[in-house]
Amino acid sequence: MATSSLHLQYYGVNVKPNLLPVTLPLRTKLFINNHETTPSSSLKVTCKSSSDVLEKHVIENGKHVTSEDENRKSYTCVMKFGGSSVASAERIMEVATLVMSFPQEIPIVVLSAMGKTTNKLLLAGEKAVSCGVTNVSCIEELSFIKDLHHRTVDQLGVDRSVIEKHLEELELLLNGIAMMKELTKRTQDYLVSFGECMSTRIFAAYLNKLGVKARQYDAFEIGFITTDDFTNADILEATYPAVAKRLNGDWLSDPAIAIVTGFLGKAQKSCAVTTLGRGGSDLTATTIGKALGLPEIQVWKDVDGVLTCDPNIYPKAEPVPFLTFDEAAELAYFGAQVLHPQSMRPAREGDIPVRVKNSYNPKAPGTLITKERDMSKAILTSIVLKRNVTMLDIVSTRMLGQYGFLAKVFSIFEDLGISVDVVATSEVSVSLTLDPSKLWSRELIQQELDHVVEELEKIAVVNLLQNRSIISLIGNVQQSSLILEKAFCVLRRLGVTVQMISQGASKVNISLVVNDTEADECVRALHEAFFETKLQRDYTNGNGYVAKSS
Ligand SMILES: Nc1ncnc2c1ncn2[C@@H]1O[C@H](COP(=O)(O)OP(=O)(O)O)[C@@H](O)[C@H]1O
Ligand SMILES: N[C@@H](CC(=O)OP(=O)(O)O)C(=O)O
Repeated sequence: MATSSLHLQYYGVNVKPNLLPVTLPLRTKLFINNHETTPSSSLKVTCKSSSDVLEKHVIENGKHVTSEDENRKSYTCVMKFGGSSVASAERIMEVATLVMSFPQEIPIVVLSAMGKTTNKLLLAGEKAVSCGVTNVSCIEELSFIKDLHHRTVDQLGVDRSVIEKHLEELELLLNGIAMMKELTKRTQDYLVSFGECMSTRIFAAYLNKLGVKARQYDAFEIGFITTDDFTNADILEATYPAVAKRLNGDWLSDPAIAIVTGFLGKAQKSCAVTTLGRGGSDLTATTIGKALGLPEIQVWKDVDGVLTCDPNIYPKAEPVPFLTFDEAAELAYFGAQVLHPQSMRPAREGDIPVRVKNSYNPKAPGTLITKERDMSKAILTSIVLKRNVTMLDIVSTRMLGQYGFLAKVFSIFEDLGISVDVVATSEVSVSLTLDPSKLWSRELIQQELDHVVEELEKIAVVNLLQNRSIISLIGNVQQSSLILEKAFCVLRRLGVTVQMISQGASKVNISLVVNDTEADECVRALHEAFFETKLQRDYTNGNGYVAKSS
């Protein structure tokens, strides 16, 4: 069959033919065999898409009547954009251009709430509890959210009606909270869901306005089924087939870019809206990737990928080009804000590569996260800091050789529902850290800590140490002697005493516990030593590895 090449340009951006809208908007340029053609003409074109799929397009009187792939396939990737990527009308325009600039991709777009909307919603909820019903409309955060969303739709030229109902309902909800003088976790989840519900509606409306067919979805309506653990719900297995059925089914009957709310789900038992924990849109993206068996998951951030450390602690942090799922999961779990701690699980299970990219700098290669990578030259990948950690030293009061001690200690944590991060043990003693900041809703308050100590004191002498930090060295644990030698050399120079050390079973992480007050300086010095100098073996003086300036 003779094929032609066909592509479109909106505002200079190439657009994939099978996303041709029904009505070709103004300023559209249509190219057939690289010759510009007037969109008003009537024509039939068979062309090959960049993924070699044959497509037929019929255009009559400037209207795109049909577009068919001879072997039409569905979505090709997930593109998740975080709050920083969609913080304003200007950013939304850039993201729309970005989405359209990959002609070979048919994306499912997952969006977070605009900018800091989630934080503002939470604050508004807290204020509503105590401000009284008559003062709800004066809550500063509510006005901020209204202004931001109104300004954004106005600047994008999208009708205000796309968000008006949500803004009205949001105010009603805050009134309800003010009346009840109570903000439960369940209500809190419903409250923050307004952020993602509005950003996705705005984005879909804007793409449609540009002439790129897009359909908005609320995750809680399309099969994201979770536990009833409000504020930190887990995605249940039933989600995968349900989401695949809905998105694939809709695509087949009416192809459109899908715009899905990140972060949200529907509780299995109560059917109420849930959230997946702060930063949960990453998990939404990887869940969709696994559900549809897509070739790639893209997570677009405001940094050039996963970096060698938190750039807020040390601005000289550099992008890490490759990571394994294990490394990324460990990094996220131990506090690197860049990825949601659970987000690697679906990607690993589906063996789907995750690419972390910068929406402010799309040309930067970013970080590619896969099952395996060449570790032969890898030493240290990234340094992660988790602050405000509580450490417990627990020494058995029984004699040496007492069995069941560890089991008893851990059963106490299990009974109290407290998770333990880092552990170092001997036969009669155990040191461990508890994470008060892991769950945004469940702070380990002093009363709860006292209760833990009280229980443990029935079998052990307990020393509670607060204001500690975990520094996690993520890397090639085959090189652990080298990593430790170098790390301790740096820490000794700084005069820092390491209070606990643990090498995780995942074999990609060595964790060191230090005082909070010393932590930032340690990270900076470790970064300098590992990433800004060259490691060289110095056999001559028997010193082992030494750092030499590169
Ligand atoms: N190791 C790290 N690599 C990259 N970014 C990090 C790291 N540690 C902390 N961050 C912070 O994470 C931020 C990106 O995560 P997040 O704010 O959740 O993005 P988004 O809202 O775009 O999803 C960065 O701006 C950076 O400040
Ligand atoms: N908006 C939610 C979910 C999320 O994933 O956001 P971000 O992608 O901006 O981290 C939050 O702030 O937690």
